[in-house]
Amino acid sequence: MAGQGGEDVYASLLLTDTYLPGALVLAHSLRDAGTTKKLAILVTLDTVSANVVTQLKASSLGNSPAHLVCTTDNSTQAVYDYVIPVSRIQNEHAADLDLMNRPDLHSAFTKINLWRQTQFRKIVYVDADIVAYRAPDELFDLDHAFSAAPDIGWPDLFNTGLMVLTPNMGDYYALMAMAQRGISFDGADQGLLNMYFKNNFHRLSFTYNVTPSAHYQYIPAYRHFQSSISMVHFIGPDKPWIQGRERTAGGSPFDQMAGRWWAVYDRHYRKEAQPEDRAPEIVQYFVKGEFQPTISYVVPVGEPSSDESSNVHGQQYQPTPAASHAAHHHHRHHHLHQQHHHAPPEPLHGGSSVERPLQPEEGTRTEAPEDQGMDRQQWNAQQPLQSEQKPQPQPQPEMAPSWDAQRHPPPPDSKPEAMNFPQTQYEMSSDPAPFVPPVRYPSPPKNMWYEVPKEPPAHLHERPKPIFPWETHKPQPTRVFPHSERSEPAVAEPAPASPEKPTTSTESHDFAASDVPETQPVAQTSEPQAPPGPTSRTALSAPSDIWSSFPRTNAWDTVPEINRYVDTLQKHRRTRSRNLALGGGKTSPEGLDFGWSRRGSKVTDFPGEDERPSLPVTPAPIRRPRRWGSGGRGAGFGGGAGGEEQLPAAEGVPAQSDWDPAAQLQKLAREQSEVLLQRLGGGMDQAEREIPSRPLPFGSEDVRSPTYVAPRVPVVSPKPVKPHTAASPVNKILEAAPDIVPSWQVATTFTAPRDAASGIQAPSYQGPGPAFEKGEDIPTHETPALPTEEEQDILET
Ligand SMILES: O=c1ccn([C@@H]2O[C@H](COP(=O)(O)OP(=O)(O)O[C@H]3O[C@H](CO)[C@@H](O)[C@H](O)[C@H]3O)[C@@H](O)[C@H]2O)c(=O)[nH]1
Ligand SMILES: [Mn+2]
Repeated sequence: MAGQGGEDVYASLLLTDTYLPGALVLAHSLRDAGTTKKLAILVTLDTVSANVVTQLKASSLGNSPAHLVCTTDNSTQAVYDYVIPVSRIQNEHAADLDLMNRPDLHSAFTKINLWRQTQFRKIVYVDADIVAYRAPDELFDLDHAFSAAPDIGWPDLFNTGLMVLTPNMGDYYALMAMAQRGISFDGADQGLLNMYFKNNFHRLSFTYNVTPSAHYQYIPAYRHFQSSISMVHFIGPDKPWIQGRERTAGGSPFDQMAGRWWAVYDRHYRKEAQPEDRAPEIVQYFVKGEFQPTISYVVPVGEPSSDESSNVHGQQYQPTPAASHAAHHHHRHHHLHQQHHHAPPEPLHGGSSVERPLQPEEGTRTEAPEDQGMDRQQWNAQQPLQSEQKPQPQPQPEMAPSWDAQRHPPPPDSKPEAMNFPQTQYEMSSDPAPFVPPVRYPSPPKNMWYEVPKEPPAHLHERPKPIFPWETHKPQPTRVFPHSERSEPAVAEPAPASPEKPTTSTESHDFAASDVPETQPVAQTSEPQAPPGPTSRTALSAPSDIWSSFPRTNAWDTVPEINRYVDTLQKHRRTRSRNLALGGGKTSPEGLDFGWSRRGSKVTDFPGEDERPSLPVTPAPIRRPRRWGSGGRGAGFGGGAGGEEQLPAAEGVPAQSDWDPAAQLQKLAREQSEVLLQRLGGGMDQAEREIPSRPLPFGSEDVRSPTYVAPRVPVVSPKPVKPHTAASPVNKILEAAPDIVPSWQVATTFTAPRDAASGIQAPSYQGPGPAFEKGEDIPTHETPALPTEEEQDILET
């Protein structure tokens, strides 16, 4: 079956004239790439005109640059070595072609004819819309009976644009049987051949059949494998010769590959590149934008054309009906060869009268077959392919002096566009004098700044006009902030006691004030609801009364039973922990645990100073037992704004003004030293018990509550157990700049470990601090952490 002794050929297929440029470019690309194999092309003679066939056989010498023509005998060489007429195999059940929008592929089954070309040993079939970057002659060495490359639309399938096959009649008949039944999932050869071979094919690399598309996604892969591409296949209806040269303008992979096609085309068929009469117009005729007839096709109507076949270079090309329709298909709606669509044939790039010399005469033999009640085959049979066909040229119109680029190709004698570009030539300076810079360059402008407007623009002050209903019917706010000039009747929010957030009050005030509209119709009706409290009504008048309006107790704080219980509990706890601290020199974790697990029921309940494992980072609220009646439970938030008398509700909380950090530190220092001295059992002499006064670490002096007014008290620092020399560099820095140490470090100073060697219990560096205030769990088993670098610096002073 397989022609064992036969030749190897590349074979292509031409079903219509319109693929002529593709078929020619393919052949040239293979030859230019230096293939050693012969080239064959299957042609359906009923649908391919003789002139086109002639082109396939034409000498490639005439239209190839001499150095590229691979001739062995120095004579002419045909573009295709073998032009093999085959019968067209149509799919009669080709509804699926419409799914692909390719009704023109109704005769793609004709490819089956390849398997009956048993005169060849092996065929590398190549679609006419493929251009070879290199000649893949190695494909002929494959042992497999059938090989093909994956299809980009469904890579499990193979694409039938490139196939390596061994001709044999067995496959041929089997395929024909399927074709006659229309067995093909796409209505064309690819569906049929994939159904026939299923998985019994040798899968070739994609590089043998790269199918670019305008929407190509995988550009990195293209870049990576670009250099290994053997052949590029322009699948789909947009062939390079149908899209035109401008399609290569972009830089996309598709454009680049189309550019390769055009390079081969230009090398062999571009008019400007060829000697006179050597660029066959018939090829240009099927290439968009290339057809520029140089002669008039003035043939009297009805008069038979003379000797067409000899005129192979196409001056008198008359397309076959099929070709004309093919052209029409490509230009219009892909309805080539459709039995029910036979508009008068039109040149490929119709629309211009210049391009219409070949329009057949109306009412003659080129009439659509259905008009005469014929089917296509009958009609084709009646149409002699070459003889009696009349060129139907029309007189070529005079070229208008001004060229309408939208309708006509450029005038034949026009020059390339860039000929008219202005030319500027620059020359190197020949002046030998060295460059001398000017004595001075102009000063930069001095008025280059932005003048910040003194007044912010007026519109920033104005409230925007209300738009939404909830803006005009806004309920009266129930809370305003104390310093509001508008003194809206509302319940005040307590000023923040924490010195860490001194600006909160002002910020909120601004926001709240601006948020209260001037006139508030709804507000009249809805009286602000003050929360229950002993003096809440007094808040309505003056900001000074604000504090008294806010309830500062918990509901259960007034239940005497609870208070009593908590008091006894805490008394017990205090004595216990004091005993532990002083007696054992060790803080029992159990003891702490005991005390802490029974924190009072008040939110503001803090452990006593004895109970605290160490000082919190922020100054602990001062215990002022008995002064407020229910002391002993420590303090919560210090009220700031209103003075002592205005805070009756916040029991146990001292006014901020009472909190003088300096004084407290001094007191603390004293207490600490006393404790120390006690612990040391009078190990130091009396002189050392005098705590010398020295300045506070910088930064700590001025830090106090925003409302603090008390006079400054000189601070006595704790007696260091291990005195340092005053020459410490850190000390010097501190003296020089006494206000850079943040306040919290004051506490750190006093909680620093003394001397590890002395075996004294070192207070922790990290008191519960904010965790206390938030009511979070505080670790009770404390391991004194090592001082940080910063702390170390201060400790060393
Ligand atoms: O009017 C036509 C149409 C097709 N052909 C020939 O038939 C081949 C297949 O048609 P083509 O337009 O190249 O099809 P593709 O766009 O490549 O579409 C895919 O689908 C086709 C039908 O299944 C397969 O034949 C192709 O290999 C496959 O790539 C062409 O290369 C030509 O050789 C013509 O000569 N004239
Ligand atoms: Mn193709």
